[in-house]
Amino acid sequence: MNVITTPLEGVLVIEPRVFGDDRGYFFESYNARRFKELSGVDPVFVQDNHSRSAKGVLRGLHYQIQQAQGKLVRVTEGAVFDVAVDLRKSSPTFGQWFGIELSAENKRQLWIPAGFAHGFVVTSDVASFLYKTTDYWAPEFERAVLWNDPAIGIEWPLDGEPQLSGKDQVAALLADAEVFA
Ligand SMILES: Cc1cn([C@H]2C[C@H](O)[C@@H](COP(=O)(O)OP(=O)(O)O[C@H]3O[C@H](C)C(=O)[C@H](O)[C@H]3O)O2)c(=O)[nH]c1=O
Repeated sequence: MNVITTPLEGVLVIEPRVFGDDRGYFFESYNARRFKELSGVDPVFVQDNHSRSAKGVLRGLHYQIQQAQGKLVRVTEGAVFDVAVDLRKSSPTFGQWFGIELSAENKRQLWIPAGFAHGFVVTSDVASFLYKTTDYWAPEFERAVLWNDPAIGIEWPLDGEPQLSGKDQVAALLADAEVFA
């Protein structure tokens, strides 16, 4: 397992060790001891989520302003472009984004601590997106920042307009969003 830092302090790329043989492959998709050893982070996950979407679906940019969730995300079918945005006002990278392709093929994962907005766009015909969270879903605390806010300037790999949920179509601009200390 490799843990790779990103320009956003705290956001980490995880590359699991994959054991292939003539039957197929095996890899540990999560190991708390190894994760802590290599990342210094010791999250307690309380929820596993799974969403499946077609090409061009964009889910995000979401976060919970209270009961903020750390997320360990991965793709088991297809591919997505996954993005974290720093919403920590005191951070030198406040408002900056980091994006990476996560796919069933590259088996990469992204660790997104509390304090970040998160979203992804599906780049394959279909994608299954699985993730663990460090706090429970709390709809009353859910917030969203607009996927194409020019103040953030995410370079989404899109063929045309994305498919958004109603709430994502009317998400807040960063300048108007509730953010973290
Ligand atoms: C997030 C969540 C949703 N739901 C229910 C609520 C709705 O009836 C349905 C779809 O919810 P939503 O449209 O908010 O799903 P996404 O747009 O995929 O939301 C997620 O998108 C981005 C990528 C994130 O990082 C968050 O985990 C999360 O906000 O599932 C639940 O029952 N539990 C949950 O934890």
